[in-house]
Amino acid sequence: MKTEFLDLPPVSTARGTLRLPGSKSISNRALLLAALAEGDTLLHDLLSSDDVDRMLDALRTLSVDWQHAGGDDYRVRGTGGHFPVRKADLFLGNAGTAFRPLTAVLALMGGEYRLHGVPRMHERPIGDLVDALRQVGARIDYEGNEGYPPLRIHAARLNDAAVVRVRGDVSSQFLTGLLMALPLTGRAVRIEVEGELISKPYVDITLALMRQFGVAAERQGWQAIELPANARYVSPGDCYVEGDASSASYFLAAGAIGGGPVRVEGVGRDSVQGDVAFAQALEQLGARITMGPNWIEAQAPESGRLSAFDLDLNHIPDAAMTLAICALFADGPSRLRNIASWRVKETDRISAMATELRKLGAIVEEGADYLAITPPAALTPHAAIGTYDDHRMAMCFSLATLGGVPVRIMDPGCVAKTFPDYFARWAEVAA
Ligand SMILES: O=C(O)C1=C[C@@H](OP(=O)(O)O)[C@@H](O)[C@H](O)C1
Ligand SMILES: C=C(OP(=O)(O)O)C(=O)O
Repeated sequence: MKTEFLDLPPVSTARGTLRLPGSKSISNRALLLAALAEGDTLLHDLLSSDDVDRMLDALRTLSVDWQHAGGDDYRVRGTGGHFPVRKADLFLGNAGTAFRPLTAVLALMGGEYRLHGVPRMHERPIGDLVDALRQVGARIDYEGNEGYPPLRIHAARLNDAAVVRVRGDVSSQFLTGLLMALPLTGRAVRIEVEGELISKPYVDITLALMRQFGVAAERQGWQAIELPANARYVSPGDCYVEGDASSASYFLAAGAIGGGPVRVEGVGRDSVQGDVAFAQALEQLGARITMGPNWIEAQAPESGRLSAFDLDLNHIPDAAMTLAICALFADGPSRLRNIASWRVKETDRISAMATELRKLGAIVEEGADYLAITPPAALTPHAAIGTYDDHRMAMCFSLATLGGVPVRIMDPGCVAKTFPDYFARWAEVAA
């Protein structure tokens, strides 16, 4: 049965060291590329969570042979680009990193597939990806609303289009899906991005993982990416998953708000994840940050109080939610800008964040693509925070307890999407 709520006690300090769970973005990319590659891959430190389970389940349904190899390691037997099962029904939960790339890959696989998810997944757009795939001859139907899952993918005769255009202003996962899938055609393809690409650093994660699996795509600014002819995914043998930089944000913010130092291990200066830039954002708020190749540490500002901020956060949409909570602890009104994509994620995050911050006493102005947050003199105690089946809402609002108030988190189990033991880890650093 679902636990209905979790009462978090007030805390005044945060201090300690935490080994991060694996990156969701890297785990799901690495699993799919390992499944498409020639040769076996040993994936180390894979994230264990709902989103990754959706990808693992889907691969198993498609008869991709993978095994748990102890600890957080998994061995995947590559298929050389041909999944054995040509007819399948796949439930992908609310995992964007499973749904979008699998749509693109299966559209080129020559089989009949149905892809669906939780009700919210059926409200998250996918039309721009379907439009792009149709340019190479893919046959995809919408089962319900035009532009949204569920999808029915049919076997199709692909054409030899040399250029594919995809919109980039709703989700970067559409471009990511195309990039991962189009090498399967074996032809040179130029992907052109229409509109301003959002969440750019996630595309660099995709390109970095593709490179590890032997496919070097050439990115020309953010307008176009060229895929070479005769590309093949080849297993690197071993593939290491970094710690999750978005999950790191809650603990780094805790250090910045609650004294610190708090150190996270598993991501650092050498990370391929764009969300490590959250540490730079915290620094702009006055926090003291130190970094090694594989760790980041955060401490409160010298003054003890975070500075108010006005930041464009398009490059770190997930970690940006953590900054909305930091705004509660800042020395004046703050603004989070260029975050329109929040509206089509696990919930409408702009609206959800505004509603729940107000319960803590903040004055919040909500725009189409921004939030303006004025912190209260003191946080309102005993707020019951709705989480909207959004893991990040649940994780973010634990930080409010650093204001010395008890907070009730509704449906705390929703953190399982990316961080199942989040609250146990939280209790280790917050006192
Ligand atoms: O490609 C990825 O791994 C992701 C891309 C981002 O989505 P958008 O590109 O839709 O902003 C991010 O919010 C999501 O959690 C993970
Ligand atoms: C937006 C998110 O997930 P998804 O990969 O489902 O898009 C997220 O984890 O914040």
